[in-house]
Amino acid sequence: MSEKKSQSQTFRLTPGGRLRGRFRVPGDKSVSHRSIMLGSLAEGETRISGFLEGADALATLAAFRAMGVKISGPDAGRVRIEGVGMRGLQAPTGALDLGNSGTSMRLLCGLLAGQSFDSILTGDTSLSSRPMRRVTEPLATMGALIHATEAGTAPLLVHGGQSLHGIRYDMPVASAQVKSCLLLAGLYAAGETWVREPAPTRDHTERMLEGFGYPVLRDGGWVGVEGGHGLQATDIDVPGDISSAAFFIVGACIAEDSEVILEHVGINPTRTGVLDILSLMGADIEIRNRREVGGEPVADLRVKSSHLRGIRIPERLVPLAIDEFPVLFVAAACASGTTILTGAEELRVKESDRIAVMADGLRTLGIDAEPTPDGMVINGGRLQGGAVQSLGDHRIAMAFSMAALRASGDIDIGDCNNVSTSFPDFPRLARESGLGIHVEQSPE
Ligand SMILES: O=C(O)C1=C[C@@H](OP(=O)(O)O)[C@@H](O)[C@H](O)C1
Ligand SMILES: C=C(OP(=O)(O)O)C(=O)O
Repeated sequence: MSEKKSQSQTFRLTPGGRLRGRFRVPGDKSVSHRSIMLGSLAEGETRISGFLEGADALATLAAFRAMGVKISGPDAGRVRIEGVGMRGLQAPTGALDLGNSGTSMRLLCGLLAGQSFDSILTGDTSLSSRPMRRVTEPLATMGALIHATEAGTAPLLVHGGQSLHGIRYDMPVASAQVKSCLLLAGLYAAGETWVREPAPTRDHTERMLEGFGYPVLRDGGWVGVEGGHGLQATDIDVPGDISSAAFFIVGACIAEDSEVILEHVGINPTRTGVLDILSLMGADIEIRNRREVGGEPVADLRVKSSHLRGIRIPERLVPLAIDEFPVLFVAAACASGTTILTGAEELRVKESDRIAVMADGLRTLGIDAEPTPDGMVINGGRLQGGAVQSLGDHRIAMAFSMAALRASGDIDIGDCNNVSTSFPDFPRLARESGLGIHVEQSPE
């Protein structure tokens, strides 16, 4: 998707500043994807508010439109879906282009394995290099027929018309995408499909299935579904994305004289590792006005400047903060002492190799950052200016933007177009809250 754009964006940041303000970050990306998927398969009309109008969630929305689902919006975060029922999707006329979005591809792969028609899933260069065997292999044991490249990557050809049967699968990787993929395939499988994760991961699929009236089975560490039940349309209020809030949370921690209040942020306990890690580092974060909205816990977060200390990050928190490590590395660079991350090899197979790309950029900015196979060792220090690359990875672009708050010189960040996948409004919100950020367009 980003590759079709003829302009390449560079973020140019002036150093220093403080963060101030009270605002709401855009809707949760994981919840937005799932609201389109389950709303499309439900009986009746689903109304969504707070939907993330970012390219990733829009790719999921476009895929369901291409399969015959009538979806209106998004209009200021409002989407209406006329659900077609579990068997109502139609064969798309072309390939489903999922752009930069791993969540779309892995979840759809499971859902489409149970359909009566064939489909082809494609993506951009980054998505086409991400590992898909983690979903195609367990799906094959359920009876699915899926062709990938020899390297186990997209494009994926999903052959419909197979009869799926339930499995019990002990997942080798802690991945909500794998878990969700198998549960979605399980909706179409004979019998029960059970999965067990090596460590808890985000549980939005399970919560939302229950919100749509689909029974979810639990037994110790196992979670499962029985095929053949139906989904009833419901209204969904998507909370603010804690993964987007994380940039402002870290920004307010590291910048002097800062205070932000982030309203209506999703604080599902399977997503709040970033708050736990920052609190261990000494951050001043107050969780206010806790409430529950449509099956997901939500709160307002007040964050003030603080003196962060380096820590050894507990491995159990890694899956609960998996998308927040780029900005947590920036927090570690600004902390006193050493921060050690282990058990996070998954960071190497995200939109970029987030260990390598962040270590390179932090070193350019004068920080002693040592990448390891499954993490990083960062000695806090003084950030200087410099030109860093995001390699088309949205979270890296936004993480280095926040580093400018503590840098001694300008920071230029290349290849920032994909910030629009998860947080299209980031430059404006960042500028309004105090960051010296300018977006420069140049021909690719
Ligand atoms: O299920 C989801 O919505 C997601 C799961 C995570 O991926 P993995 O399951 O690959 O860890 C996360 O990194 C991604 O941004 C969204
Ligand atoms: C890893 C991410 O997303 P996805 O896997 O959906 O591309 C992310 O948003 O950080």
